[in-house]
Amino acid sequence: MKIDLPKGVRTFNPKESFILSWIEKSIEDNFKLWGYEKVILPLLEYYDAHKNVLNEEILKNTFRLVDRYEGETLILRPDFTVQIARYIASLQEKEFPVRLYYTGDVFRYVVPKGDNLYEKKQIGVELIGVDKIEADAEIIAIAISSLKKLSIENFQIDVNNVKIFKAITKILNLSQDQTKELFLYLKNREIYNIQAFLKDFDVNNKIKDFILNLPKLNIKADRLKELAKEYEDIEEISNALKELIVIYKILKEYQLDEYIVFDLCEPREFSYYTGIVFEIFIKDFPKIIGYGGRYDNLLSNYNGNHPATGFAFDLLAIYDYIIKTIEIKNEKDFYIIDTTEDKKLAYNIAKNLRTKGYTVARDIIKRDIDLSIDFAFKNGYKNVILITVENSGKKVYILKDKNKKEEASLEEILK
Ligand SMILES: N[C@@H](Cc1c[nH]c[nH+]1)C(=O)O
Repeated sequence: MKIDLPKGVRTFNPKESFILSWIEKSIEDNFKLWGYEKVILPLLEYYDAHKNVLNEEILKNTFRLVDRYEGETLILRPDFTVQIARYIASLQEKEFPVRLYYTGDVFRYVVPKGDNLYEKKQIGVELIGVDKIEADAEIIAIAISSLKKLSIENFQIDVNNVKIFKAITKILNLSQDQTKELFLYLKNREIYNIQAFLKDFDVNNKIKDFILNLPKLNIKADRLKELAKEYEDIEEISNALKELIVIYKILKEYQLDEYIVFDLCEPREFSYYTGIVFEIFIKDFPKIIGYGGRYDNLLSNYNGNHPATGFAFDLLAIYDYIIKTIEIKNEKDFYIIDTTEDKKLAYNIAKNLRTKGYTVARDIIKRDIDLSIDFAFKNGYKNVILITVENSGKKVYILKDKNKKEEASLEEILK
């Protein structure tokens, strides 16, 4: 019998789960502070509902199964954003703006190697019904404040606008295949390939220069302003740059501008994005910890036409960073070892302490007292309450470490 797990999934032991839940809860609490409400969405959806919306690559890698009763193909949720879009579109009554958050797993086939898992844990927000850039800024501000709540400070948000790439495909009049090709060159910053690609296009050098320079454009706001001026005559590009300037101004009002860098070459994986997009990095940490952006046309695929923006954190990426940098202790309060016949006193003390909000567990196992005491401290209990019989009466001791046993009265303990 196999008792191991398939590749691509992972168990978190109690200590790991404690840390993961702690991260999740801190972020969740912050989302609530911004007025976002939780939605719990199902893991299964119809394949048909999403097949025209998801990119080919993502669709190809969805986990599929056949519903025994309806015969329909179902998918394990590959993305929260499309699910939220379907959900909002399906509502009879809606009042905007809608502010929602979610936390859970998304499933996609990947090559299951190392920490590349089939099951990705995400926690994110979506703001539906507002097309203003202020909404995009709010999303970024929520991401930043969430990281600060986790005491993570050394992060950077790379902001881009997909309208820039869209403008380029339009100006160069690219076919679908050519669009994909250029997208990959830009994503991988392959300057020589971009150069070779552009050679045969009959467009002016100014445009070619702009495209060729994209991989190098990891810039602050001042340079962005210069660029918008330089490219004023190419309306679509300069408008896209101006949107970035607006979001920067708003984030400056939030006093969060120090975290913002513009990377005009950073495309996002999903094709539903229509405007400002971003990715979140921690300095000297190899994983992207969050991503998001505006997707104004996504809801129209599900019969609702509403602008929207949002983002999600990759919880496991944050987890990996936190376990390397911050010590989080899973401490518990009391461990009761009762060697007497009836356990009435132990139950009573435990009940009392629990009403006061303390964690209390009882030893239950029959073993040497010293072994029980060792077990308690090794497992994160801060106090041991030991109940014994002496001279045919019960005696209560409290231990704050394994060599310091002090007699205690009930009143003292319950205080
Ligand atoms: N669903 C996107 C992130 C996102 C949320 N909202 C907008 N974008 C992803 O997984 O990459």
